[in-house]
Amino acid sequence: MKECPLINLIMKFRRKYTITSAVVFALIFLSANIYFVQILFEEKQVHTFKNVRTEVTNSSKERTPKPKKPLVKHGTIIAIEKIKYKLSQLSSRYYRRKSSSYSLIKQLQDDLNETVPISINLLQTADEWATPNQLVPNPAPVLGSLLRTLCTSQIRKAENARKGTQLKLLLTFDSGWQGVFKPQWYERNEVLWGPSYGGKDRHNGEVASFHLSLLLGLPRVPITVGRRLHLPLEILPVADQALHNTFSLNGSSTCLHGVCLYCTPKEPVCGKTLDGKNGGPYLEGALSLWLPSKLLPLKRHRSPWQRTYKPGRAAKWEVDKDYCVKIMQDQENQIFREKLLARSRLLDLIDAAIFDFLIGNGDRHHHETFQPFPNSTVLLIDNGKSFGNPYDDHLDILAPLYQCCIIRRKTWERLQILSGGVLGEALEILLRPSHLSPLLTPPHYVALNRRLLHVYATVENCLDKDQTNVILDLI
Ligand SMILES: Nc1ncnc2c1ncn2[C@@H]1O[C@H](COP(=O)(O)OP(=O)(O)OP(=O)(O)O)[C@@H](O)[C@H]1O
Ligand SMILES: [Mn+2]
Repeated sequence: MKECPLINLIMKFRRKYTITSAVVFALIFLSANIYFVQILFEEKQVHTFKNVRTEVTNSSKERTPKPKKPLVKHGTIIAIEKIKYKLSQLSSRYYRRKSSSYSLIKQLQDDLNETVPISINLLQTADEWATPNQLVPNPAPVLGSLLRTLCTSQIRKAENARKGTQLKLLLTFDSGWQGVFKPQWYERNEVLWGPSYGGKDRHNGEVASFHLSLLLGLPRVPITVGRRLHLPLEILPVADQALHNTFSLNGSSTCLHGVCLYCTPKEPVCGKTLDGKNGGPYLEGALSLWLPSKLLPLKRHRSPWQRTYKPGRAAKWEVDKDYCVKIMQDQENQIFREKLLARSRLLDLIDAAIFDFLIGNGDRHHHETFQPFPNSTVLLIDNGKSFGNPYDDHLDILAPLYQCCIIRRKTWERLQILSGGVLGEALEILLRPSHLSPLLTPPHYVALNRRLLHVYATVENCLDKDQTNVILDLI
C-alpha cells in the first residue's frame, strides 16, 4: 500500500506528543464546556431580567403606546391582525354595562368585608373550602377576615422557599400554617417594556391577580394578600441560619438577598419606611397561603404554549396556525391522553390564557394540578410576571383561545357580565381594602377593559367560523 505523507506526519506527531496533546485536548474540551454552560446560564438570566427596560410614568396620565418591533412569526401576525380587525367592528353590546354586574360586585365586596374577628383558626376555613376544582367557593363569607388574619398573623419561622427560581420566603405561623412571601422589586408606577415574561416578580400583581381570579369566576389562585414585614422585628429573630446569612445593613435600611437561582448579594431587597421612602425596616410583598395538604402534592405539566425564551427563535405554536388540532391528536402528550379529560384540561388552559392575557403574563411555562386527583383543575400559581405594563397588550398570550377556538360557557358568561368598563372598575373596588392599597395605578384598570374587548373580538372571530362548537358546556 502506498504511504500517505499526511498520515505519516500525524503518526509521528502522535507518538511524540501523545501525553501533551491529550492534556491540551482535555483542557480545550473542559473550557469549551464551561463557556457553554455560562452562556446558557447568562442567557436565561438575560431573558428573565435584563430584556426589560423600566421607566417611571405619571400614574394618573394616559400615555401613547410605544411603536412595537414587527413580529417575525407569521401565524401569530395573521391571528393578531384578525383580532384587531374584529375589534374595530365589535358590537356595541360589548361596550355596554350589564345590570347583573352590580350584584356580582356587591357579593364579592361582601365576601371581602371583615365579618368575624381575626383568628389563626380561620386559615382552617381555606383548607375546608378547597376542592380539586377550586380554592375559594362562591360565596366565601369569611374571606375578608381570613385575608386580614393572613396579613397580621405572628411569624414563627422564616426560611428560603426552595421551589422556583426567584427570591421567596417560606413563612410559618402558629399551628404550622405556612405561606410564601414574594418581595417588592418595583414601584407601582414603574412600567416594564420588553417581552411578556421579562422583569422580576411584581408583588402587587400577585395580589391583584388573586382578586381578579375571583372576579372572573376562576378561583384557582392561592389565597394571596399584600403584607408589609418589619424585617428586624418580624423576620430576623425567626430566620433560619441560611436566610439569616443573607441579611445586610445598607445605611439605615435592612436588606436581604435570600438563596435561590437568581439570588445574589448584588441584588438585595431592602426595607423602606411606612410611607415608602428608602432607609426603613418594612419590606412589602405578596403572601400566599400554602395550598391545603389534603390536595397535595402538585403535579407539574409543561405548557404546550411554552415560549422558547430565545429572541429570534419561535416556538411551534407561534408559527403553526393548526397547532391546536395537532396537539389534540398527539397521543404522546400526557395532558391530552384521556379524551374527556383532554377537553376540560384544554378549556382550563384557555381560561388560563385569558387570565394571563388580561394580567399581561407571558411566563406560564408550566402549570400545576393536584396530583392525587387526576381530573383536578389547572391551578393559577405564580402570577408574579403580571401588571408590568398597562400600555402594551401581548395578544399572543391568547394563542390557546384563537387557535383552539373553544371557551367554557361559564367563563364566557362571566366575561360578558364584566363588559362596559366593569372589569377595571370592579377590580379597583375589590382591591381597595387591601393592606397595601393602592395596588395598581389607574392605567392598569384601563388596560384590563381594553384587553377584555380583545378577548370578545377573539371569541367573535371564532363564532364567525362556527356558531355551534365554540362555547362549550363542559364544566
Ligand atoms: N401557595 C403555594 N402553595 C403550595 N405550593 C406553592 C405555593 N406557591 C408556590 N408553590 C410551589 O412553588 C413553586 C414555585 O413557585 P413560583 O412558581 O411562584 O416561583 P418562581 O420562583 O416564580 O418559579 P419560576 O422561576 O418557575 O417562575 C410552584 O411551582 C409551586 O409548586
Ligand atoms: Mn415565576
